[in-house]
Amino acid sequence: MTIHSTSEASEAYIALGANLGDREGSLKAALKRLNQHEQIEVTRCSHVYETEPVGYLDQPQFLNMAAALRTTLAPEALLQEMLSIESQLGRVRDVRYGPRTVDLDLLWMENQHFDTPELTLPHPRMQERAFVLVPLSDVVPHNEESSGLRQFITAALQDIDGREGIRLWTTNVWDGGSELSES
Ligand SMILES: Nc1ncnc2c1ncn2[C@@H]1O[C@H](COP(=O)(O)OP(=O)(O)OP(=O)(O)O)[C@@H](O)[C@H]1O
Ligand SMILES: Nc1nc2c(c(=O)[nH]1)N=C(CO)CN2
Repeated sequence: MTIHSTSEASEAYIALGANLGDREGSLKAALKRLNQHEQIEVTRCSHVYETEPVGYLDQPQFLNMAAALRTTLAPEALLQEMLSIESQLGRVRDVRYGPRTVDLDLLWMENQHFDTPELTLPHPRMQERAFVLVPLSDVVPHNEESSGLRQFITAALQDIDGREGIRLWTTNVWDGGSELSES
């Protein structure tokens, strides 16, 4: 039996990326839809960065960002909601690592470890991706509860040696959900 909800809210971190169409509009729309779910609250957002494509190089530059959520959804149910929002916003899956209107990855969730094809947690490729680590570093606090994740990010950023191919695009894409348009 799959558990869809928990009585206590957990912290989760997600990565967002877009490199087709109105990239900033797609990121905003995804955040707005997540926040509209009654069991999800978007609590903090990173800056938005423009990044060189990694993996599959012959594609447009991405906008990437990260967000912190509080949710009473179980991890599988949160991922299902994220995949559903990707489809609603026009994501088509064809080329692996290829272009997409919006990509939502579940990076880390409080006290949760999974290792199935449908869900691996923490995300198995996050430590090798500056386009994930740099924005994630904006939203993970420097307090004791998050210290494991903070140390993980610091060590991973040292290993991959930096921020090459990553430029600040904008600092305020999210205003808490009140006035966001999906233009
Ligand atoms: N932590 C996770 N976050 C998002 N998807 C995951 C995760 N773990 C496993 N998956 C599975 O990965 C599948 C493919 O995801 P997706 O198409 O976004 O991959 P990708 O963005 O091309 O590559 P990558 O997974 O390296 O970012 C999803 O259908 C999902 O079930
Ligand atoms: N810069 C950048 N490159 C990528 C990205 C992404 O979000 N940003 N996503 C990919 C598939 O997960 C593959 N390559």
